[in-house]
Amino acid sequence: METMLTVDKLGKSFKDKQVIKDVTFDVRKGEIMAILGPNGAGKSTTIRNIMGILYPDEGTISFSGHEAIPRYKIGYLPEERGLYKNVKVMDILLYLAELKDYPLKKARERALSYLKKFDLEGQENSSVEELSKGMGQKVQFISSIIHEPELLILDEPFSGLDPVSQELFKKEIRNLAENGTAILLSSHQMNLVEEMCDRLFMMHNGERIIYGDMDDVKEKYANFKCTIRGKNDQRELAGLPQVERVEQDDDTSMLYLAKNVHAASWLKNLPESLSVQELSIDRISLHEIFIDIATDGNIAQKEGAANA
Ligand SMILES: Nc1ncnc2c1ncn2[C@@H]1O[C@H](COP(=O)(O)OP(=O)(O)OP(=O)(O)O)[C@@H](O)[C@H]1O
Repeated sequence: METMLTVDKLGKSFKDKQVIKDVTFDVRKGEIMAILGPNGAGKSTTIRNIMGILYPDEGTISFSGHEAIPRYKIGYLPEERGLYKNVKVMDILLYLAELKDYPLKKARERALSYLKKFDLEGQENSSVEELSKGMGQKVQFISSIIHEPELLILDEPFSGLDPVSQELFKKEIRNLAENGTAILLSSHQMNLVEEMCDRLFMMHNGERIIYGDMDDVKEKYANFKCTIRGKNDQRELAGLPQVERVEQDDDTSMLYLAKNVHAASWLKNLPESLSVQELSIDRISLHEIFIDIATDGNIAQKEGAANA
């Protein structure tokens, strides 16, 4: 896959505090790449450097191999929401398209089609201040893609959206990627990230913790978890081989298994005395990996945790 954006050894300090260090990743045509990390990890600082809002102290950023980044080929939905309040929806979309040198006739057609797609048909003459927060966010999303960007950077696109709007955004983001847009997405909604993204870059305290394919990352860092419904004694479950931790909620027990457990052999060796109404075995979710990292757990020690 063709590389659209390359971030290489990026470093940035504010006064004498280094907030990002040696940040290296790329975003490829047609993929959804996640940039993740706890609050204060350095995601927005990284994005602001890519957008040229901040200048890096170290490292380089290049677009299709060139260091001069063509802003008109990039779409950006910033974390801070806000459009000019007393301007009509269509005027603002056309104004932003014009800033990117995009043909106005085409921009108008795209605006109308996207307003329809996002259930905002007929709102083109409403002023932004008349819109609800979610409606405003849809307009801001449209403004980030009106000019058909080749690289789209979305900072928390789902925050504040109702489930129906969330689905609309998800569908459109997928659709854009399928049509070749390179997408860099920052979100704290791990279930959506897990569902949508092809690769991820997870950072903590300004540095890389995990970088790789979603499936590889899950295989490498996500241990198995066995969920059993049935009346069982927690201490007995905790004493089973290769069980690291047991959580119980009424009749449901979650057994967190050690790394490299062979699931089929482990299941075969369960005692016959166990009460089992239902049993499932899955890998822990990205959400659980994230919490482990954010709380300085030990799933991904920095050394050896990185690969693209
Ligand atoms: N303009 C600034 N001046 C000084 N420090 C800053 C500035 N901007 C960010 N920082 C610091 O840089 C660190 C990273 O912040 P950043 O906003 O990049 O984190 P983030 O991962 O986007 O967090 P969040 O998930 O909360 O949005 C934080 O410690 C923050 O206090």
